[in-house]
Amino acid sequence: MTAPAPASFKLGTRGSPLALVQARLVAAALTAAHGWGPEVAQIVAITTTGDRVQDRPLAEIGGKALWTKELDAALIDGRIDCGVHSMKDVETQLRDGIALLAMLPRADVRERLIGAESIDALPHGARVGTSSPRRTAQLLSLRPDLRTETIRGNVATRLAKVGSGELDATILAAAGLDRLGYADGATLSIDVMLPASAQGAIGITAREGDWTTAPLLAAINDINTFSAVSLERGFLGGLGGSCHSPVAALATIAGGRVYFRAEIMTEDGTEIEQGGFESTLEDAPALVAALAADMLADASPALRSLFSA
Ligand SMILES: NCc1[nH]cc(CCC(=O)O)c1CC(=O)O
Repeated sequence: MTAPAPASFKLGTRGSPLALVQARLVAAALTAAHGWGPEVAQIVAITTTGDRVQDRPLAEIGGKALWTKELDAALIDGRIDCGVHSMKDVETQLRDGIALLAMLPRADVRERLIGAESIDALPHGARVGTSSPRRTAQLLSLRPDLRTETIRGNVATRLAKVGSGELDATILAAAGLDRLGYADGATLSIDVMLPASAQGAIGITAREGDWTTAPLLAAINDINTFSAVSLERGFLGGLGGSCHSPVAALATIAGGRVYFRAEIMTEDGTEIEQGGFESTLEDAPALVAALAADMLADASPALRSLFSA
């Protein structure tokens, strides 16, 4: 509050409806925290590779930083002051020169099923659209009769395919549906479907060493979200897998303790390795690394091979 308000503060984001809503949440948080006028926080929409290439599954496009590369470049060039991201889509290893500085309080971490009241209630052989290897594996482990189909596109496009009957059901993150104002669907307990690491968290990046921006972002950081998501990302890093590998991980922090659960699985759902622990915050990073190593050691060679770079 003591620093004078900048004339403008540019928030870079993808241009999808969900990304824009999330960027507005960050803009509102910054504006409130620093007492800025309504003209200061400005949203700059930037198209990423992941947005441009809609006709192929993500895993096939390959390459790194599908959702972040263009935003990182805009940061480095000084076209934007910070980048707003769904943490779920941010690589474990950030590009040089980019720092992750803050996260908003996490939303609902759970998955939501659209098209049926529960996974058990889906008709035999139902067609379920998802482009996530994790969701595919988890669904098939519960219901091997289901037919999973790859779908791409934004949340509205995916919902429309269920609405039109092209698909019987789909699974999306409750966080995204809630932020976009979609009330339909059955929220799945984390015991039925453990979410992706970092699901429901919005993160904010900036140029490393930008000491003007860092304190502005620190003021809106939710420390428990940052710690939990960092642990989940640490688990991914410990596995050595890409964000396209079938992994679920969730850290919950309550009363100064960490409750951590994770799964790694083959995409056909025939093998799911589960693990977890409860610890102090201080012990958690080392336990996360040990858990990743233990789960890989217990996995079959086929499952383990999904995580060797
Ligand atoms: N992979 C796309 C993506 N990235 C973040 C979200 C939802 C919002 C969130 O998890 O914070 C979604 C859509 C979905 O999985 O339903």
